[in-house]
Amino acid sequence: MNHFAVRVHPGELHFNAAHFITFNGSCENIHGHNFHVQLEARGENTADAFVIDFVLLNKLAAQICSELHDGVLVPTASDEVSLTEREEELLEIRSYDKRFILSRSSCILLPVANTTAEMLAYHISNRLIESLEACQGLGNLHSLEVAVEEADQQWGIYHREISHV
Ligand SMILES: Nc1nc2c(c(=O)[nH]1)N=C([C@H](O)[C@H](O)COP(=O)(O)OP(=O)(O)OP(=O)(O)O)CN2
Repeated sequence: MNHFAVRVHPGELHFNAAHFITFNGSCENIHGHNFHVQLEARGENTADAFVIDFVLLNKLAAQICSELHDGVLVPTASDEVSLTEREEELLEIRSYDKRFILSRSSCILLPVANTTAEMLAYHISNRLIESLEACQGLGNLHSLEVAVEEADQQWGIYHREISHV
């Protein structure tokens, strides 16, 4: 199928956050990254001869990045991570040999199974689809790809086909 695309990767599409991931039957220590985000939207051109307004796409994505900025990214859909609310607004996080007790306000709870770069891309994609739907910006799009760079040139990517039924 022939289609047009836009790709955006401006400086403001980033967030600084801490996380830990589970893999190979263990849990990492909490550590931080400066995450960067790149987006690609494919679809038909609108009457304005663009797939989607760069300015709108950047604005919506920057808002989502701000939701992920300056906190500890905590997965709420993991079988390997248990979360318990404690007194004084504390959250206890247990996974394998690790136990972290953090102030609840420092935690950014995400409905994902692991906070890998891939799953952060998936989460951002879901949030962006919601935002685009809310401003009728989805109608002509065929697909959306979100890429999250965790460390230098290490990207996790989620590609979503958009169905219009
Ligand atoms: N496919 C993926 N692989 C890995 C991911 C991921 O999200 N997707 N994440 C990690 C870890 O979170 C790790 O922290 C990656 O960061 P990096 O700095 O590259 O890790 P290192 O320990 O190698 O580097 P240091 O400089 O020693 O911290 C692993 N894999």
